[in-house]
Amino acid sequence: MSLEVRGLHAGYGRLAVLHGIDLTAGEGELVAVIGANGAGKTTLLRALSGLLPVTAGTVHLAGTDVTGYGPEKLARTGLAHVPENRLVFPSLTVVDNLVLGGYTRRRGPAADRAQARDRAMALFPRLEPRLEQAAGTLSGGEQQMLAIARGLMAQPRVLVLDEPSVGLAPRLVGEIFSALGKLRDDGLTLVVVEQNARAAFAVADRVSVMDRGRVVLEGDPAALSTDPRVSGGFLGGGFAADADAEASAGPAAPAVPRAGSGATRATERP
Ligand SMILES: Nc1ncnc2c1ncn2[C@@H]1O[C@H](COP(=O)(O)OP(=O)(O)OP(=O)(O)O)[C@@H](O)[C@H]1O
Repeated sequence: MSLEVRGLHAGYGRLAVLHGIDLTAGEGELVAVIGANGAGKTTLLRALSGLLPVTAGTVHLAGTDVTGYGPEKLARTGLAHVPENRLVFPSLTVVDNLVLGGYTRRRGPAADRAQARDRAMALFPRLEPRLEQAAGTLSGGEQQMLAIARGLMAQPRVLVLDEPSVGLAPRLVGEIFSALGKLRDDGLTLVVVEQNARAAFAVADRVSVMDRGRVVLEGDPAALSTDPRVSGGFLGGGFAADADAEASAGPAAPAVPRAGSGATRATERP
């Protein structure tokens, strides 16, 4: 399912944060959204998933205008949101967290829910022996896997994720991103907000760079990763920060870039 955002404005009360965002994620594409702190990345995802009102502009899912839909209606239409800081229910077991993730599909066939759970377990096998464990006792990486697995229980066709790598060791970051790459290869459309530019660039089909509520650059990750405006400016030296983290914690597991994503072009927005 494709996602098309045109001229999107959103904010908090009288505070305007997004000033006309354009973003396209084709079906089965993984688009990374990067940018410095406060650029508006979380605000964008919250507006896309109906948690914040869109004050101007449009959002289309597979060609249908879904602007103004609330979170539940968007979830039923096929969009799931994995929020910042995971937000699993700590006192509930892993399996109960998963059941809650599937609540928008509770009227669907039980076989579909079982299949969604099996798929999530295949993607994150380390959750399977922990199904009866309280989610709050999982490691940070396992909680992130659970947050993604819970999102998948809604059987989405578009998944938007807010900083899935935050606070994780590089090896786990690689594991999470290679899982996202597999979901993309299975046809899911993904929009991933990420501070860890290195991890995002390794797996993304396209990258959008945000600055102060606008998309200021977009293009192919290969072209953008060597662009001095990305490494030095909008990200506040994001690549260098990743390199430091890696030096202290060992090399990241390799992420899986999409086969044949070869173009190298970046476009600057006015
Ligand atoms: N609930 C809120 N009420 C008022 N202002 C907010 C609220 N949440 C965020 N903002 C403001 O909106 C702007 C964009 O914040 P946002 O969290 O979207 O940025 P971000 O790019 O996700 O940053 P980070 O990388 O630090 O998470 C910031 O100036 C922030 O202070």
